[in-house]
Amino acid sequence: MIQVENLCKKYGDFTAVDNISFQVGQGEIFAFLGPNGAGKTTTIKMLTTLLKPTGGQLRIDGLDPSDNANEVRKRFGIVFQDPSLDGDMTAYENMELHGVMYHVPRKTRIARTEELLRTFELWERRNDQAKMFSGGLKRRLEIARAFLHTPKILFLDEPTLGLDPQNRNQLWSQVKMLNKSEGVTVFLTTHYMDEADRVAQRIAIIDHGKIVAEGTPESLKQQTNTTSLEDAYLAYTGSSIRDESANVSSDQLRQVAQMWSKKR
Ligand SMILES: Nc1ncnc2c1ncn2[C@@H]1O[C@H](COP(=O)(O)OP(=O)(O)OP(=O)(O)O)[C@@H](O)[C@H]1O
Repeated sequence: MIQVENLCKKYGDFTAVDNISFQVGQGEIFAFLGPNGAGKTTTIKMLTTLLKPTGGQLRIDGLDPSDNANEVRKRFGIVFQDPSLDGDMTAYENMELHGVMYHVPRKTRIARTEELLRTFELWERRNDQAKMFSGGLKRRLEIARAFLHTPKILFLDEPTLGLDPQNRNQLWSQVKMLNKSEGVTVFLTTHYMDEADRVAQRIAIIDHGKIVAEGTPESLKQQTNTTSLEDAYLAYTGSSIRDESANVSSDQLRQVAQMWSKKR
């Protein structure tokens, strides 16, 4: 369903995604893991037509996103790290708008909206404005909405960020259920290793733009002689902190230092 070969993305001189290759089969739940700044979001943006690669090959359901952006967009649903609901609209209206944008026929739209709002336990709240919802409800509504046009692939970029364990658990149960019932392929990122271990059938770990490991959760543990995915992940990526903001602030400090040294 997803084929990636020697994919690269450079921002100026900086290589954010460095010659990565992997495949995700139809109906598979695939976790793409890595430290902050490793290149996960950049990869998702290339897979979802939001960014053009600087090198390599991409196929989504056999189509190249660069040549068939609209056809590719119909085939996936996406939930980003940042909320994207219209807070002034009700849960139902948010679903409706998405259905209209994706040209879902009216009858199907109505039936599917009810089905998904019930699945995600939002039906009783359908007439409430999204801005009244808790973080967990908002996230559930975003995922329900992403399923509305019956996508073949669901991209979830850190969907459980900021949610409590109950909401995280429920969200993954619902995603797994829809993966089974609709056969949707799921491509997810998360920093919670316990979630990846429970939900994903296969995992790729990216670090500094390169894939450093790929396999089932069990095989990654075996290869690193560890008993938890978190330990396996640390064995592959090391335990040093990738603090992007620290780089930014040290750059800023350097600039301020240069400014003062010029004045003297
Ligand atoms: N528009 C941009 N211009 C320059 N550099 C960028 C741009 N977008 C991302 N980067 C850099 O590319 C690298 C990869 O970023 P990306 O957002 O893909 O990481 P990530 O793995 O999703 O991280 P996180 O877990 O923090 O979300 C980072 O070093 C980031 O600073």
